[in-house]
Amino acid sequence: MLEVKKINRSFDGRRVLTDVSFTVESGRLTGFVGRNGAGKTTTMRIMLGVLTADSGEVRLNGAEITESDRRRFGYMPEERGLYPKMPIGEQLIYLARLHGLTPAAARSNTTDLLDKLGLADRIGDRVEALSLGNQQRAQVAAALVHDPEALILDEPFSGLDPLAVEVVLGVLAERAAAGVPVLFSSHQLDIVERLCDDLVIIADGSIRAAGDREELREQYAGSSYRATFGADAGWLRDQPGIVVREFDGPNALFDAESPEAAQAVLRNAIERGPVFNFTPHRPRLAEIFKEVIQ
Ligand SMILES: Nc1ncnc2c1ncn2[C@@H]1O[C@H](COP(=O)(O)OP(=O)(O)OP(=O)(O)O)[C@@H](O)[C@H]1O
Repeated sequence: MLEVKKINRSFDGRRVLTDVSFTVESGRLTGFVGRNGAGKTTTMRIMLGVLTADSGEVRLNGAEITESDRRRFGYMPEERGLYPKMPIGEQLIYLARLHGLTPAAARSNTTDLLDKLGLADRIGDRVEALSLGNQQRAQVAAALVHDPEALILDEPFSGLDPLAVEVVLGVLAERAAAGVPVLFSSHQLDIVERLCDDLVIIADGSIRAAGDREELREQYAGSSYRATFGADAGWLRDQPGIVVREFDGPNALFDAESPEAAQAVLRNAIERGPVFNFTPHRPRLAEIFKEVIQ
């Protein structure tokens, strides 16, 4: 488990991280989301030791993290770092050897990963000869080739087509299932929502929400309901204690000022005809995101 505890960081007197704290659990995929400039990359760099914090600490499995711990991390930096002119296979083997793997292990990890990432037949190609999406897959391979004990990936899904997203996700999920803590940043909220076990939302350098995805959805559920009736639900607009948020014939999404007001809607609806659906609405990540970053 990786813990970020009360990290503060300023650049030239301007505070960009304020008391940033969150946890990346072992064996779970944690998505890190926030608008441009919110502080994701700075936080990740501090976790990696590429940048120092002004105060606060990063802990691994309960102890303050050391340089040798960090050498066993896998990192995919924002500024991608492969050598354009070097063949991809050679480069991955080199990186694995730098991390202390034997030549045989370095070779077998390389071929295994390129195979899983759909790049097996490109092993001898130079990085610059790959399409951008394939370069991105190669970057993911570079972060994983030395069997890291923790993974920190800055935007690993940017620029990938939907099939490539699935391929990369499969590889990351496999590492998480093997017990590795995996943190990745992304602007693609739909992907994060689908893939992640846990979420961390940052805005203006402070954490606005963090934790289990479903628990967060529960927590931000508020008092909204989704309903599908047998006929047009226009009458809802005149129902006391209700604010209609979305309306489409028999379908409605509404906020109720109290549980009683919601139950009154249900009673009224049943008197009017069939009710096909009446459930508390759990917000999507995009809705939670909008709410917490304001
Ligand atoms: N080396 C630096 N010197 C000065 N300011 C910096 C430096 N690195 C980052 N910042 C500032 O810190 C803030 C946070 O930047 P950061 O790159 O961490 O955001 P981010 O959430 O990763 O954004 P994006 O989604 O655009 O990558 C920004 O205002 C940025 O301009």
